[in-house]
Amino acid sequence: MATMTTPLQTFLSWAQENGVMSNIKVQKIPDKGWGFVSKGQAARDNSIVAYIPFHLLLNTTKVGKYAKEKAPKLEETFQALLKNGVSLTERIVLICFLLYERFGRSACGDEPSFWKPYVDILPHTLHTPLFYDNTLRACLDGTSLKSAVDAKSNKLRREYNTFRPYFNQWSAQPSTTDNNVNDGHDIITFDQFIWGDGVFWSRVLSFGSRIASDSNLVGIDPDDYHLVPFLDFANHSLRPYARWELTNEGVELILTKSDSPEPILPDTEICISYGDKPNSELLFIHGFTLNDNPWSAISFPVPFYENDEFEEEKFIFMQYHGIKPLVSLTRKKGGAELTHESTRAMWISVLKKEDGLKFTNVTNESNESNESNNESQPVNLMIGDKIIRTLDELDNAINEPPLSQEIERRVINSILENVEHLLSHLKQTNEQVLKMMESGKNLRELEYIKIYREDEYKFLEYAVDDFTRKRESLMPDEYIME
Ligand SMILES: C[S@@+](CC[C@H](N)C(=O)[O-])C[C@H]1O[C@@H](n2cnc3c(N)ncnc32)[C@H](O)[C@@H]1O
Repeated sequence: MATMTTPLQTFLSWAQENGVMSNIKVQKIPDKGWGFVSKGQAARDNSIVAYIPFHLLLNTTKVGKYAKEKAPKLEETFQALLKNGVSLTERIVLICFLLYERFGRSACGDEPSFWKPYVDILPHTLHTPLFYDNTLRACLDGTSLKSAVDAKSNKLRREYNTFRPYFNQWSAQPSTTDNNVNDGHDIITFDQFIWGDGVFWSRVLSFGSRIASDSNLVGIDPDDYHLVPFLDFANHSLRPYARWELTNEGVELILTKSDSPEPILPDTEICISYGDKPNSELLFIHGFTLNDNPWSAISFPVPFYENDEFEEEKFIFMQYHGIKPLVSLTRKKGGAELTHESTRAMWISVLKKEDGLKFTNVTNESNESNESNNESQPVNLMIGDKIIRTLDELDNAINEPPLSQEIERRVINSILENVEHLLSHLKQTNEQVLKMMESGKNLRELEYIKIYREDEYKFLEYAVDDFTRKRESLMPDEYIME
């Protein structure tokens, strides 16, 4: 009797024929999709359990070359986008590749490509909040993810509308400038577009910092983002047995050396760490959360004062210096702490006219010593008669007493006000959401959301306590006694 080959078997044969070596199994892991599992007993001794050669990795340079040589329709798309001034970022190139290979190729009537076994093994459905129905989305009410998901959804919708006419050229019908080709059907739907974005973010590896920090790595494409077939079966764990490493030949999966003499038993799942990611980020990008996740964080838009006359200039200044208009608090041993970038964002947000704050148009004279020598800096920030041209100058100016104490006081008050507000908003929605959750089906997504909500609640309580303490420590003693 003829046996059917599964997509996994086809993929594994393809990987092996193309130089992937491994001493590890790939199998379904409950609630995680595919994952790695140890074959036999294994020592935790820095041994290599899988190797993926460079020629199997996907990055912008590789996709660009592939499109030119083997995928004329994809190349046409890239050229048309460039001609019309649409920026081809690494992310967009890889998303276009995934969409073309999974959906566009057959719509064009083209033969399957070399990459088919890889694209076929990618998950067909994703479970991130972008794919939630209205009920599940409502379960995010009151959380900081709610606005992030709405904003991302709107951004993807705008992007999709830009790319849609180009995708609609992926057709066996002759090219036309009319958008209403293919009998009014889109070749790539919005859901498929967000699938491409979701697959990209949940599987991509960033090589940038590794290439920069390892002078032994030579002759590697300069691209940051890479899709690494086979290695991207690795799931995330807080206690990973393995890590990945770059070499001049490819990528290795290594069983991390441990002081523990205990070997890894057969059939143990071998995970890597995706980094110190809080549940909010795991849910946003990957659609899951972890019960015992020690990493907590919360982000909210920079809170400018109501009727701040300088709001626009502050925003422009921050943008110019690459400061995101977002405040991120993370859990650190001593309390809830602002990231360095967020501290600067907060300083700018609480600076007032009475501190000597002014914004001036950039003159030629001030441009000469601008840190990035970029003549387009639209505004200079001034404190008193000091022009702040660099972020180091900003640090120095703010850290000078007496301004430093006053700014610290305002930052603490503003953060406290915001975390209190976020906590009370989360409290208000909790009851209603919990009711909704009880009446909902026993979905895995609901379990993940519940874990995230509880996590965010605890972290906000912790941040409120911590910033209340910080505020009290800045108050004169008699005031606290009252
Ligand atoms: C790089 S892929 C790993 C391979 C993936 N499981 C698959 O089926 O192809 C990352 C995705 O795996 C899933 N995943 C990874 N770690 C997980 C975990 N600890 N719990 C649940 N799902 C996980 C998530 O869907 C995530 O977006």
